[in-house]
Amino acid sequence: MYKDGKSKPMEHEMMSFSLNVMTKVAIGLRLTEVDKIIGEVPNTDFLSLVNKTKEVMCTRILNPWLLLKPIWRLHPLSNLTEIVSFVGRRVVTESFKWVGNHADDDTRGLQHFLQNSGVEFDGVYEESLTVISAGYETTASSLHFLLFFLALHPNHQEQCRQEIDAVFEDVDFCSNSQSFIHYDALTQLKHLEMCVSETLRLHPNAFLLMRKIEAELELDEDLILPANTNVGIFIPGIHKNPELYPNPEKFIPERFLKEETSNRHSYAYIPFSAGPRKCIGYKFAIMEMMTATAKILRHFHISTSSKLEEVVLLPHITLTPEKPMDFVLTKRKL
Ligand code: HEM
Repeated sequence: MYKDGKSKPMEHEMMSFSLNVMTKVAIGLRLTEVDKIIGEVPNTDFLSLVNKTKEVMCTRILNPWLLLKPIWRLHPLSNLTEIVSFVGRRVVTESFKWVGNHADDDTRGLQHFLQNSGVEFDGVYEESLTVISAGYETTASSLHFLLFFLALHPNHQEQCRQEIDAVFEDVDFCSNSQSFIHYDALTQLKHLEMCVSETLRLHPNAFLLMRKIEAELELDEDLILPANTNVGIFIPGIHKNPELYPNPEKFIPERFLKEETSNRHSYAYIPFSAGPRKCIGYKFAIMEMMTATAKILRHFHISTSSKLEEVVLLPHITLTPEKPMDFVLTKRKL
């Protein structure tokens, strides 16, 4: 994966790590097992297929005439929709059998619970793909940026590392000092959790929430939105409001100390949305990011030659860097 002290992008590793977590959670299978199932489809692996699906969605959103089926059929990417549906159905069908043959707690995904609750195949298929698509790239991109901010701010990286070392060296938290990390241990990583929050403030990758308002909404004396208006809520506009966050472009994790958050409106921070449609996976995503970062910082120092001001973000459904950032990982002596 890496050469000690050599500069390297880590986007691919973050993507495959996060997709592996999501396939395991949703259908009980690791990415390598999913790839084995779809092995018969030429030149296809699940990660590329999922990424291609995003390309299809972006192409159609940015060129709305492609939403018309007769025109879309002429587009070179159009056959991908059928491939995705074929592969997705095949993977879920096979995972039913696979999990049936390996039915211990460790191999159970969401699909297993839906199946046992009597949900039909189509329902299981849809829910599994929803969870994979909602949870995979959002978390991968957030983790990518968390590592980037920690690489840009060695002081915060070191503060996180001190907490992480304390946890890894405590037998109550880690059964084996190098790898397994207990759930309770994550609650000790206070600075790391604040770094996660600050990353999601600066880089809320699911950046636009769409709603249709049911009733008239008065924003100002002369600004009234009629009922049924479609509204886009641009999250960076809130997260970078200097009245809420002084020096909004600066990475300051201490903004998330309890005494600071209790003075802010609860909707001043909404990387996972809010209300009844708030992300169902938000706690899971935070735990996943903290676990991965704890393991990386335990074994490596990370730095970067990329500059924040040079990172160009494209609004490709989620905020996506035009080019991945470079990282240098240097092995620690433990
Ligand atoms: C850092 C990572 C994540 C971010 C930033 C994020 C963000 C969001 C946001 C903003 C929404 C609300 C969309 C809206 O209100 O219109 C949402 C919904 C959702 N998220 Fe997440 N999410 C993340 C990770 C996850 C994970 C790990 C899972 C699954 C375990 C997940 C599953 C979902 C689902 C199922 C929905 C609901 C979709 C729907 O209502 O149709 N998310 N997420």
